[in-house]
Amino acid sequence: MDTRFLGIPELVDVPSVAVVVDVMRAYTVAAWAFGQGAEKIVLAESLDEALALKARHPDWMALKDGPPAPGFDMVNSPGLLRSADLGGRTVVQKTTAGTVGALAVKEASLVLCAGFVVAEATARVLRTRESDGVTFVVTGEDGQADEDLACAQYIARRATEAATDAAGFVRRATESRAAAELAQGVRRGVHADDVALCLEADRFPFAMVATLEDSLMVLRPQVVPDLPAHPAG
Ligand SMILES: O=C(O)[C@H](CS(=O)(=O)O)OP(=O)(O)O
Ligand SMILES: [Mg+2]
Repeated sequence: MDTRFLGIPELVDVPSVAVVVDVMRAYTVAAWAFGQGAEKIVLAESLDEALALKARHPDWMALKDGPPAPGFDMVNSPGLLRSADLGGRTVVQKTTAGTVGALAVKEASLVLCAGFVVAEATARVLRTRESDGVTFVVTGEDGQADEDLACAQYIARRATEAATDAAGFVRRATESRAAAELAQGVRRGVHADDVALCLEADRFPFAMVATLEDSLMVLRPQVVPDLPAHPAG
């Protein structure tokens, strides 16, 4: 499998298969939203678009990163989101890096969005598909965010070597600038458990696939057969 690891500004062509990685925190949050029963997540281009979608669909839940803001129901925090009942709901998500990365590759034939919590399921989709070339979009810090790069490298390795251990990759994410900023309160809209929740490998037994639906980029879970669900906790 040919792999390349690119930051968002480096995306100049349309990849065939793209894995968009945002560990802290967009795609950990998205996975928790599905874990809490959400049906789908619409990835918004802007805060204004998120609010316009919410105005058109008052039953949708609008979510942004940073501090809480008028018109939004939730912030981009797995620790805060894990107690929400999202059964059957549509979530609209807009964040600084994660959602931007997926929208940058929306023309790709397959777009997977990932963090450690769905790493094995994502690797299994790549294995099953026997993709020749995979572009990993390292969304944080213009491709330099080590939590995203470590997770991307873990998924890439696991797609070809199923026995690859997560520990060394998770350790790099633990030591990343994003982890420190979340722990130190530099970033807003944070729960004390966020970093730990972002580092939990294979918490969920599904991959997350984004497709264009009526010109909106929509993320849905794709359950991977024979992947045991993590014990509830
Ligand atoms: O919510 C996040 O962790 C970040 C934004 S910030 O750095 O906290 O302001 O967004 P993401 O797109 O999930 O990396
Ligand atoms: Mg991030």
